Amino acid sequence: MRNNDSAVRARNLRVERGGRSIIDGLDVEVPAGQVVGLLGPSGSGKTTLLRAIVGVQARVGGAVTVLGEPAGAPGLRRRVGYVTQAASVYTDLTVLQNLRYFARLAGLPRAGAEAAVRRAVAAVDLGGHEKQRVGTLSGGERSRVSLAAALVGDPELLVLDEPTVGLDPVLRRDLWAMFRRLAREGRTLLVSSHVMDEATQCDRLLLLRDGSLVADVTPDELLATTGAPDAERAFLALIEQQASPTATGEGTR
Ligand SMILES: Nc1ncnc2c1ncn2[C@@H]1O[C@H](COP(=O)(O)OP(=O)(O)OP(=O)(O)O)[C@@H](O)[C@H]1O
Repeated sequence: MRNNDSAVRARNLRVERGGRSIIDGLDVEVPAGQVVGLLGPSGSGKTTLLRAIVGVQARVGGAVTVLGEPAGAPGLRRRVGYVTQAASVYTDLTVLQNLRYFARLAGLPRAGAEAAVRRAVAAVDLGGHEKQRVGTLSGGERSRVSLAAALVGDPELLVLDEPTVGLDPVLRRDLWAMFRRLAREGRTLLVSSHVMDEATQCDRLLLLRDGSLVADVTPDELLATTGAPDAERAFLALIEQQASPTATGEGTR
């Protein structure tokens, strides 16, 4: 697909929530065909930014363009998959029933829907659980059903809000492998996390703090510019540098 294009471009993005300015003049770019990590501490505005990108956030100023259309445009409904932090699937339905329902919502014809559902089940490794009611699944399994529901329509852009929270290390590793595979197949993934060690799995990183972009770098650039041994300490170093640019000097810890 269009690897030189931006899947998402936000210009002078401003968001107010509860009468408070959460994001104030943010410029952000998500290159197409990459896995982009949106990292930042709790409350830094990650979910707010993702909501603005998928077009469900009220009181958004500035311009947000997604796959060439204004964020939230009806034409984007099938092209963008969004997985919220809380699993958004029906607990009284089975895995298959949920996914068939989301396949219908995505507008898949009945003939193609069943194959898409099977593919999504396999992608999130839920084989064997197809006929289980979602309410009886473990938390990690349930969040994977949410992910499968977003995958079933084969979206070009996947926006995932902390998809690995509460998952064990093996599942986290497997999910990141899947994200990488989806990007290799030409999709764009924007994945938020506050687990800094997941930064190394991304092609690019957007580091957010207090609604502002602290850095837009590759994982290698992040380590090289800070001289820090890992992403977590690199992020802290960047914040220190911003707080007192002359005190820490360049490329220090
Ligand atoms: N409805 C609301 N009214 C007022 N403030 C809100 C509202 N929703 C979010 N906020 C505030 O906006 C800020 C950013 O929240 P957001 O959920 O975007 O952060 P986050 O980086 O996703 O955090 P986390 O990692 O904890 O999910 C926080 O300070 C939060 O308290």
